[in-house]
Amino acid sequence: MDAAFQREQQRITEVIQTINNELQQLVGESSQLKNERNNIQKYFWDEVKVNVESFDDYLETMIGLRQETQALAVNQSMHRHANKKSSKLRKMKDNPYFGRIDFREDREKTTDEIYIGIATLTDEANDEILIYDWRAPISSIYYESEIGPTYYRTPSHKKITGQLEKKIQYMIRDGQLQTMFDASVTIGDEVLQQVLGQSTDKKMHSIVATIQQEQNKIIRHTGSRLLIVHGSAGSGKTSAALQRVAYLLYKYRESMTADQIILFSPNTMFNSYVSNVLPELGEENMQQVTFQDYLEHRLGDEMKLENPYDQLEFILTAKNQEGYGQRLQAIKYKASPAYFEAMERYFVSLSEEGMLFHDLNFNGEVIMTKEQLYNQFYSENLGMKLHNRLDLLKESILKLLKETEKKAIKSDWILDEIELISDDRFTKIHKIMAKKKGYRPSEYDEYDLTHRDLAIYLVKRKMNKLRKKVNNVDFIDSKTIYRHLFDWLVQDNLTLWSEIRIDTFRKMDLDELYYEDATPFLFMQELMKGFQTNRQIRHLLIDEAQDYSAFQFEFLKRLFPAANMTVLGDFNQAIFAHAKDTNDFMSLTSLYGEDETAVVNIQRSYRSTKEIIEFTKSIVPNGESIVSFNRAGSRPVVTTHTSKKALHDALSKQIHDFQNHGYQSIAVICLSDEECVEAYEALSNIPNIKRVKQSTSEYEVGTVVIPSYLSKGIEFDAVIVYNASTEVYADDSLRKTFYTVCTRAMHALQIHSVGSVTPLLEAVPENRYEMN
Ligand SMILES: Nc1ncnc2c1ncn2[C@@H]1O[C@H](COP(=O)(O)OP(=O)(O)OP(=O)(O)O)[C@@H](O)[C@H]1O
Repeated sequence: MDAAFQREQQRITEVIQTINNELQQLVGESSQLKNERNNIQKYFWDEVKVNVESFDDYLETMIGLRQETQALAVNQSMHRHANKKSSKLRKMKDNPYFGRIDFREDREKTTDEIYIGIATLTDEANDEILIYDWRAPISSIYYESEIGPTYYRTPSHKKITGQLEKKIQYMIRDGQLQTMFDASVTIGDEVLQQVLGQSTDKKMHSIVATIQQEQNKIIRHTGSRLLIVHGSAGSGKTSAALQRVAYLLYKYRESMTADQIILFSPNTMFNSYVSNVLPELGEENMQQVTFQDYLEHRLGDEMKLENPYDQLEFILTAKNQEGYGQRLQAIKYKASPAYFEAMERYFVSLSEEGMLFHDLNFNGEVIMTKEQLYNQFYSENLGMKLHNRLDLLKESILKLLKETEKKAIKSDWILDEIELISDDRFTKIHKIMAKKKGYRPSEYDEYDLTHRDLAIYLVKRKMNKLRKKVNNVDFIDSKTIYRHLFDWLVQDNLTLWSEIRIDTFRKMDLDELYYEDATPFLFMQELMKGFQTNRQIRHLLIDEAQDYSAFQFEFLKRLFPAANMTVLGDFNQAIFAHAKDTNDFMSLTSLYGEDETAVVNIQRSYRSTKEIIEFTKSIVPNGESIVSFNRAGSRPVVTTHTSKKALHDALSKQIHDFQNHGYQSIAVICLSDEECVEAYEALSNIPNIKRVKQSTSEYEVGTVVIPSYLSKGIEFDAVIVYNASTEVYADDSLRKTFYTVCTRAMHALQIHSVGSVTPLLEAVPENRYEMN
């Protein structure tokens, strides 16, 4: 062991000692805070004398109350802070840091040794920073700079220049230094080799120790409202997005919390797959949702919404069904900017005519007909914006409801209802009304429920539903207005328009909506009523963004007007029918304008071995620009079989071999769920094999059978493509799907086919795979 190594080990031991001391101190502080809290709670009512006889007494009571609740809030906040700190320290105890830079500031004589870990650690006694947080401004040098002159910027943007003299990377396990490398040029090729070469355990991990320069740009970007990241499969887009969340939480720690950040992810299983990364860094997870969750939340009560994966399953399996071509056209058109613009024009036309309403019914009688609503809407306030006009109409309806209520209170039918009221109900109403009038429970008996009170109560209750409907502007007939859009839109260039129209109506007749209609429908509703907004959210991250339509982006922008957006995607993995023909995010620039948009392209791919990347990159037309990380493995193997039986026998053996090899996550990837059913049944003899379905919410390590579209975003030690035959992967429409499934493999890729292999392989040079 050389002297430098020994010196480093000595330092690690000392740092761990400091961490242990701090942890001990925090345990003490925590228990003191707990005692304090218990005391506050115990003596709360002793400290606060409730007396409201005079105004002064009332004021004193309120002040006392406020002081005690404030003391409780301060205590809780200190407790939370102490807990967060000890959780970080516990994470650092065995592996306190991973890197060091030796930086000499210009005009300084001494060089500072800056050690970098997941959080800052200070030696209070000597006023020395023992570890810098990886997100601290000076730590950017570790990720960005090569040996020589360099700089970093302070939070106030001051440029600090100096010399980077050394960059070192450490691997520490259980407090013992395993190895240290000179990382002068790139961070840890050796460490990366080790990390990437490992068999995957359950979930995705943080990559802070080995963030690459181009990824660092994404993580620390703050210059524009919209950041677009286009990167090849396995280039670390999701990883960078999650470290970016951690970075934002650090940089804006005074003003931003994890619940002000939302990650839009492709499915619920993906949420579980990435859920460990932020906690590993000692941060709370951001909110995670799917776009479908949001649509369900907004429209689920009104209609049954098709799931995006059901749409995909149809596209993948129903090629021979009648109406297939027309559905495909509809999906593409309904997600296009052309449809978006058409809808905006249609919306403008509604100012003149075309708004439709529901009759307003109360107690079985129409109190205002749809025609009356129409006439009123198109005769008043014509110069105003449509949703302001709707607001005014709403106000006038609410007035009408009040008058209707007044009349109803005196009507004969309410007298009849009062006559029929049961004793139980009467008692209940008596209590409610007494409470409303300010009586205490002990005084309920004193309250005399009059006939009039009863009538008011019953009428108001009856009116509630209608009032709610009016307040939500649900008196407009959105469904018919959406249908009329199809009549209004005479599509010259869509050959199957009339069939598309009929099919959409047929679905809507069942109170259902195709996935491709859900966002446009909601968008139109929002245009009319005014957009619901959420100003709490400060940052939005959209992963697998190639699958989002122009509508969805526009929608998210309007829904979260105070948020910045990070959009990450790869058009080579655009597997949804509407997104297949698009190759870039250019149309997104118009969202916030060019000045507010930054674009980063990343081409280096880390997930797979060099051999797998060389193979997969030739599947897609522009793939040659993808750069593989230099990690060696075996070439992918393509095997053809003469029958399904032979395929299944071979797969059983293959899975067995992979398991013996020590691979922990093995995926048999089928094109569709329909194919999964077949594969799962045939492979059911394999112990613990699982079928991943749309409803699967937990990512579990092991051997799985999974449809292509659910494998997106995740990775496996070994991938077996179930049946890449000419029949299944028949043509170019599945090129991106084929690329996506093959790029899920980290260490081994086996492609099988029954009969001749897919023509998509013709693009791959023969020396990039083995053929059996
Ligand atoms: N700098 C890095 N250090 C260590 N591992 C990395 C690094 N960058 C990426 N990886 C690893 O590479 C794999 C792929 O990363 P990730 O899933 O983030 O890529 P992606 O671009 O989102 O992929 P895809 O588009 O195919 O879903 C992960 O296992 C991740 O941990």
